Amino acid sequence: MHNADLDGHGFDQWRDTMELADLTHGTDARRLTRGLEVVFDGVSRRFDTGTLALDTVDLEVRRGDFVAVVGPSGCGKSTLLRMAAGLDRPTSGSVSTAAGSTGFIFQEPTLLPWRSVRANVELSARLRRRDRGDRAAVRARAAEAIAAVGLEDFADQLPRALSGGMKMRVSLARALTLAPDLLLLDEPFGALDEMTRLDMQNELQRLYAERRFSALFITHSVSEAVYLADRVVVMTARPGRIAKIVDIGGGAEEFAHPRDPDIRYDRRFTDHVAEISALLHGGAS
Ligand SMILES: Nc1ncnc2c1ncn2[C@@H]1O[C@H](COP(=O)(O)OP(=O)(O)OP(=O)(O)O)[C@@H](O)[C@H]1O
Repeated sequence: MHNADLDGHGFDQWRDTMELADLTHGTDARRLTRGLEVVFDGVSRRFDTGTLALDTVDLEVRRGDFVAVVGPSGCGKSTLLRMAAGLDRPTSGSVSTAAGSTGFIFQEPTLLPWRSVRANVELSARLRRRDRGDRAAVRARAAEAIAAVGLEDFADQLPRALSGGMKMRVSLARALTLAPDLLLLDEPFGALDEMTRLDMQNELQRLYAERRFSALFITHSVSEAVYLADRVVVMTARPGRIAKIVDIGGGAEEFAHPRDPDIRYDRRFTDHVAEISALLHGGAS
């Protein structure tokens, strides 16, 4: 590992991503009711600086659920996600997860610039405990993940030859090699242009419909949250509390996954967007 070479390439995030492959939450799993993936129970987090980031958050993510979190900047969304990954701990309350494997996707794809797409993805595949030391299994798993995100033709390219959207696809592929029960996404599409962002939403939608991992997805885009999620958690300004959890689609068939991109023009969709925007902005959307 050339750690020094990673300066400026989001080493901390990269390391977190890699360390996650090694997390197991088996002991927590026994404490969870069947069908639950992550439970935040009265979670508060105060940092050493005195900042109270989260205040008494109760949230259940059911297995196979797609939950989006929206809220003002600094309300503790990333802190919540880091706790779900076991990368941070509450000052009071508890976080339990049943997930055997967890993938974490950040806004920055944090690819190793000197490694090809394939080598980046294989690096992650290698960290999967079950396949450790089995080169053929690692190769096959990486190739499958690269194909799943449509990057077969770019497998031998270096990251610098890829567009922003393609780099994000690599990041997704890397997480998929872990066969995650739980996918944690921290504003993954925030840095992409609008067209690419819509593309990536569809890509994620398709992968979710196929693989049915549980997802906890942070975004600043209300329409992105409504398009992707079964439930949208709306948070207050810091200290972050849950203002409301909005059920999307009310069980209507059109809201089953994968959703048609045109669902965005459906009245129920626009009503959800209006309601959530009003909650966030404390008035008209
Ligand atoms: N390690 C830390 N030490 C001290 N304060 C922290 C630390 N991490 C986060 N905070 C503070 O906790 C609060 C919540 O941060 P967090 O990153 O979770 O918010 P966020 O909702 O994800 O923000 P954004 O939407 O801007 O990304 C912020 O005020 C932040 O400054």
